[in-house]
Amino acid sequence: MSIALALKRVTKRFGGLIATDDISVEVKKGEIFSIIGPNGAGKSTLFNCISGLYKVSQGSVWLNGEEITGANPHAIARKGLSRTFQNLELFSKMTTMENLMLGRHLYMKTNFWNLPTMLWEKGPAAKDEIKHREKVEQIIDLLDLQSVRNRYTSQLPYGQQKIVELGRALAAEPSVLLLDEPAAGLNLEEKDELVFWINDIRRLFDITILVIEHNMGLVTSISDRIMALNFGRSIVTGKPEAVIKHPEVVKAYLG
Ligand SMILES: Nc1ncnc2c1ncn2[C@@H]1O[C@H](COP(=O)(O)OP(=O)(O)OP(=O)(O)O)[C@@H](O)[C@H]1O
Repeated sequence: MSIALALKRVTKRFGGLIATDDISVEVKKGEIFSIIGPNGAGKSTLFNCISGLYKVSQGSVWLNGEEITGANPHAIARKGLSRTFQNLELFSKMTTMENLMLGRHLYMKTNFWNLPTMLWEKGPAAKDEIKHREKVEQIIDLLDLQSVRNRYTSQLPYGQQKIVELGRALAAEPSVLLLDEPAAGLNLEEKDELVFWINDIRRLFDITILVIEHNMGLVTSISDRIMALNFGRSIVTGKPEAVIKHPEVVKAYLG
């Protein structure tokens, strides 16, 4: 069994506040692993510690067996970690296609901003771009974004914007994908679609997925395992049925 992501005694303090407190966990390759907990429990902080946006105060983070503690977000992304954000982080004045191409920038030899001109050249830069476009086309097909490929993302319904953000994260061909509240703001139909995409992504790609999510129905239907946090501490980690029945989890949510 190989481990895609390991947290070893990760603690993050903000002044006197302990946002995540001594968290250890090993997420297996190919697993869908969710993190639940009430507002302020430390879920996003943990994602930020993994992706390098925050430096951990104590402990270490390991990606595919390599320590990434203290590395910057760009370096961690290049090692195979990709994420979406709680609040959409799309470029609204760009089209779906352009936003997805941004997901490829890690691999590009040329500067993204030069890309439009590359189309008219016959050199290696143009070939490079064709390769990246092919990858993006696969994602457009997979996530059913054909009809909106040339639309500005700001003109799309919120649910579709979330799917574009998911596509951009996938375009980077991550080995580990972090999804921060992917279902927030989605209607019932869009939530069902999201479950479908997440299962499809897992089936088609060799990928490990971590999800922060408040929607219990969604979490229990997609997750192999769940970790519940409260006040920065891990209460329990295990199979969905066991975690949602755990007395401290029930208390944390009802309280
Ligand atoms: N940059 C920061 N500076 C100071 N305090 C922070 C910072 N980021 C998070 N915190 C604090 O850390 C604690 C955990 O916050 P975090 O956002 O990780 O919780 P969460 O479980 O993701 O909550 P939510 O479900 O509301 O998104 C909170 O008390 C929050 O105010």
